[in-house]
Amino acid sequence: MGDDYQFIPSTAVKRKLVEAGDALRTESGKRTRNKLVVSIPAVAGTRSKEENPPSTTPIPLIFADLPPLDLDDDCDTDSLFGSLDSEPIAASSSADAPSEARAEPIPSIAVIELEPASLTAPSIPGLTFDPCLLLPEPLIDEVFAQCMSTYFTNPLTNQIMLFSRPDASPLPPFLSDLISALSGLLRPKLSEETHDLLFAARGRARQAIVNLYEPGEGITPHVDLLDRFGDGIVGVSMGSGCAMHFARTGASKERHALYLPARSVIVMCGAARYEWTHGIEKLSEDVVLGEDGRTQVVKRGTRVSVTFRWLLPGADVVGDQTGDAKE
Ligand SMILES: O=C(O)CCC(=O)C(=O)O
Ligand SMILES: [Fe+2]
Repeated sequence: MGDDYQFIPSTAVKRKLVEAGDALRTESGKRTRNKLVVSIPAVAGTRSKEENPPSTTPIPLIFADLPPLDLDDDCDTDSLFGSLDSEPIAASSSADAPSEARAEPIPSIAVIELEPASLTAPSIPGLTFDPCLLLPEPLIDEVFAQCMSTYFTNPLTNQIMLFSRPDASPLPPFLSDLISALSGLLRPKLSEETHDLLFAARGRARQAIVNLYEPGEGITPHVDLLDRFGDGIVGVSMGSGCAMHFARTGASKERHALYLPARSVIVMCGAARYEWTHGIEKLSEDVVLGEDGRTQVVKRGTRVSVTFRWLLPGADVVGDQTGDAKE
């Protein structure tokens, strides 16, 4: 891993990750997160210490006109799974039912050991999530397509960081449009103070981190770097859903798992940002607890996430223009 996160893995989480890795190695292998930094003028980016050599190819930014937004508040949680290849499995309330009763064998021990992911927000102060709050499909299709064709043509690259300053260097238009849509979508859901924390630039530099996950890939539980990023983090899932696991830092063993469907939005502020780790297990499917109390195995597809965070004052210049890694 590079130096972009503060990792606080608990023993339990580590154990499960090892098991998950073992269970899945033959299926999809393991891949480390490879980072590539795109420096927008005026804010230099630096590549983290990684195994793969720095890319010498400039990344072209493709700017596109977006279709008009269709901010539709309809919520049908069934449709979260409608287009996914999912298999119902034994209801959690009948855990002692014989395993032969299952339609198909559970593909991974690691899946069984993890708590099923809820469709609704766990009780974590500062975490905002609503499964009904989905970004418009045309916008997400466009942002997903732009990310894939602009940043992820090299199979070794699965993470991109972009930086912007309000007066000097904007994000690519498709990401600025995503921020505008997020601001509109979240306005009725957040207090004015929290909305301000997320969207009022006030001269701050912003980072957009774009992560690509193929089924079987994940991200180690972590708290986003305390000395680089401020409070107020907003993330968008595109292409596929996945379960995100949260664990309270410190002595508490409290854990929650939340299923993030494609087009959903998650906000982490305050305790959710500072006192809980978040991570994604390296699995090709997730066990999700439906509203009827039944669990379902939901296969993952290619997922791209975009996470927006503010750089702390002084953390907005993170390297020199040559792209050399900062030790
Ligand atoms: O992919 C995600 O949704 C999470 C990404 C993340 O936690 C990060 O980049 O810090
Ligand atoms: Fe993170």
